[in-house]
Amino acid sequence: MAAPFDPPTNFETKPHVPPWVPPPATKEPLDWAHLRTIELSLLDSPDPAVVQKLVETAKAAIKEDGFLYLTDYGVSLEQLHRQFSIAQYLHRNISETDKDRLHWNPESGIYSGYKPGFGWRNKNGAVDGILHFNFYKDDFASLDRVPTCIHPFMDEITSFTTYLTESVNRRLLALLSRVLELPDDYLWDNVQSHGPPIAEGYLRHALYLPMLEETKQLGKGLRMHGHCDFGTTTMLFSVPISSLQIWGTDSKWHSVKYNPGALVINIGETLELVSGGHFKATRHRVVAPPEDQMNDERLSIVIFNSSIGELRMEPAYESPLIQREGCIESQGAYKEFKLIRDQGVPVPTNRQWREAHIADSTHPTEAKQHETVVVNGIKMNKKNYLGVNILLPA
Ligand SMILES: O=C(O)CCC(=O)C(=O)O
Ligand SMILES: [Fe+2]
Repeated sequence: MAAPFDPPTNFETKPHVPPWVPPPATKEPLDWAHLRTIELSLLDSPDPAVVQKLVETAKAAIKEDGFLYLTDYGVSLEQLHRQFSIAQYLHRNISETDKDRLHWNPESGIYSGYKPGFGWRNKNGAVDGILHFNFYKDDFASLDRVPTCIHPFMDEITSFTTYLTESVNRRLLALLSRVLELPDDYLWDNVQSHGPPIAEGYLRHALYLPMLEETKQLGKGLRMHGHCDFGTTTMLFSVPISSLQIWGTDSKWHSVKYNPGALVINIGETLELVSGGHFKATRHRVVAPPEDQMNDERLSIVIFNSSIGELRMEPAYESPLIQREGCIESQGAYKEFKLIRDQGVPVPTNRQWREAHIADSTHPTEAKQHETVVVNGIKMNKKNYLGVNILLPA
């Protein structure tokens, strides 16, 4: 049985952190995505039939949706809300000096540090109202690299992140390894980068401020372009503000419903590649919330789990599933990487791949946008990183 999260509780020795109060969920009838739910504790069930059913649900979810809800993973709602309170505290209390001192530089291929609400470049662009603090392993290693106001809480942030990566993600990867009919630690040992608390990935405390009219006009209501994440798994803690949308097999955007306490898991491109296209890195985007949430702040905590940077991803040919059914070449990064491989050209390493994405990220408010093409009546952004083509719904 996996141990539950057991964070430091020395609150009385620390500054008071006002509790985060989740804003009400929307009452509007949005076009919801119907995501499957994986109750992670069931992986420890002594009944093999229960575990088998869990593997089958996971298989359907990652083949068809690329997204799933993860529940009962070992963190209580109260513990989770404490982390949201700390993230809110960070954004309310970070000093102007720290914003300058810790200013991010995405052109370096790493998001580490403070993102002010002005676009996705080092130099400020138009107002987008999206604030981040991104914690990479070096930021966890040195107090100098995080805002002074959260120094007293780094023990809690670190233990939370470590639990999510070393316990929750490891168990999730065990489940996904089973879908590939491989040993439990296959993806953990061979693909996932290691080292607590965050390995080669990062933790994000994000605050989306209500959108200004000017931002809405410039970005046509989009807050983040349609994209796939490049890592292994992304762990988005479900939030009440309904801005996240995923691209369905019906070629339409569907909103992800608030599921208090659940993790919204999304499969990154590395897992699409290693699974020979059996797992789907699903396109998703962030849009203006519905009318009844237009004036609310959207606080979000995300853990981006990352693959081993030096690896050039190949399908796991030893997987009985891949041996039996072959690879699935219909779409996405898997298909594009295969085209490169077939020409005898080495595919990018995981580090090259992720750094190229980050260095080139743009916000919908920016004047410089990617080339767009229309495919089957659908407008797509077209990019090319390191010789690999990418086509994503805009
Ligand atoms: O804020 C969200 O819900 C999603 C963010 C996201 O997709 C990303 O940063 O990759
Ligand atoms: Fe994403």
